[in-house]
Amino acid sequence: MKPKVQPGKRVAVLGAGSWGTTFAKILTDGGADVVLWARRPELAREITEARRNSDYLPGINLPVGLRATSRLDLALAGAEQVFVSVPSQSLRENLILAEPFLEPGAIVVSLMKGVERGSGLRMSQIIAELLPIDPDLIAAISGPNLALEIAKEQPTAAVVSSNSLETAQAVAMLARNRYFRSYVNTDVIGTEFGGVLKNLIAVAIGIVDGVGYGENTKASIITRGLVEMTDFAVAYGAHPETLAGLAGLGDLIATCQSPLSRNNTAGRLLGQGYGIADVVKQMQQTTEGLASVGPVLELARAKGVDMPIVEQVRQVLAGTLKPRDLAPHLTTDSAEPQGERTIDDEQAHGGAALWGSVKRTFDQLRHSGRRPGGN
Ligand SMILES: NC(=O)c1ccc[n+]([C@@H]2O[C@H](COP(=O)([O-])OP(=O)(O)OC[C@H]3O[C@@H](n4cnc5c(N)ncnc54)[C@H](O)[C@@H]3O)[C@@H](O)[C@H]2O)c1
Ligand SMILES: O=P(O)(O)OC[C@H](O)CO
Repeated sequence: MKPKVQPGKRVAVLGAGSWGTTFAKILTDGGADVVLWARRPELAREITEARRNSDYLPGINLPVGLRATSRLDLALAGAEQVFVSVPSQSLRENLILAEPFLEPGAIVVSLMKGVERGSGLRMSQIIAELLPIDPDLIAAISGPNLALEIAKEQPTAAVVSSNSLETAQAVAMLARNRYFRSYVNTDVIGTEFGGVLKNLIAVAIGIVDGVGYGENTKASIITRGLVEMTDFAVAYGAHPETLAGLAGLGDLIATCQSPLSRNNTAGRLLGQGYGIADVVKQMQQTTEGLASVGPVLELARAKGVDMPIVEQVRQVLAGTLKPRDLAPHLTTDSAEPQGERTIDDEQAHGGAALWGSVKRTFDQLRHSGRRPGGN
């Protein structure tokens, strides 16, 4: 007699682009019973019948057992966990459509790496605002996760974050298989901002790469970019260690190094002299960094955080800074020598956020009217 196969936990993935489809594969390969929601019925058919998503994951065979539908009610019926992977700027409208079909007690997980224009909200904040669910049932996943590499089953790690460790663990138990491992943390702010901010630094790296600058310039931007990311996230309550982890440094390395990254690619086109309108036209897929620059700089200003690299990305996008002038601020800013770190080891272990804000206030007073390190 054949052993009885236990049916996996029923989960839904909303959004059948490159990351939603890849994540549906991760979960299916981990044993879950997955239904993937695609907006277009023809894409849902291709995924279910041909086991392909040829537009987003060319050459990838999707696992047997993964089903797709263009009906949200069918995707969400019975789903204990719901993973959302639509472009950040469309999350609000999609949650409004999904809300009537959500199972009571379902965990909702953001796979996205953006902030909403206008509100500046992180994705988990929009989920909390729109859905009538216990905030402890909300999670976010981030890390060095270039979809196509994972779809090819190359070993990769990510971090699942939730205010509730129990929720993070429940999600991590499903989001794991022979090629994918999920760690957990409870620093949702740091985990989500890590994913948002590394996109902006990856655009900067793309720009200097397109200009033709070499490894020193890129390493300098990556390292100073990580300082900007950490200062920003800590000012909003993140733990600095999160930014040194998979969702910060890990993702920064992957995104800044890889030609698969859309943010990096968009930057490279800008660096090669294309205008923003042409770049947007050429990018077939979601490029979150281009939409996040404005809201991130507004959030930075609100906390008095200085982000010279992100500010220069904004200027290149606006056409007010030549791409080749992006990096020289590293050599020309501020006559006085600046400390390399904004938080030292002692401060990082206790009171880091407080120290960060004291230091920023002090810097603002010291430079009274002139933004420290600004142009
Ligand atoms: N691709 C990756 O490697 C990767 C990895 C980690 C995280 N992410 C994040 O995942 C999110 C989704 O990115 P992606 O790479 O899957 O993008 P994508 O461009 O590959 O796919 C986006 C999907 O959303 C659909 N879509 C577009 N507008 C929509 C709308 N208004 N409503 C519903 N669906 C809409 C598209 O048809 C497509 O199926 C982004 O926040 C991205 O930063 C991507
Ligand atoms: O292609 P990108 O630039 O959106 O990056 C994809 C993932 O976020 C990498 O972790």
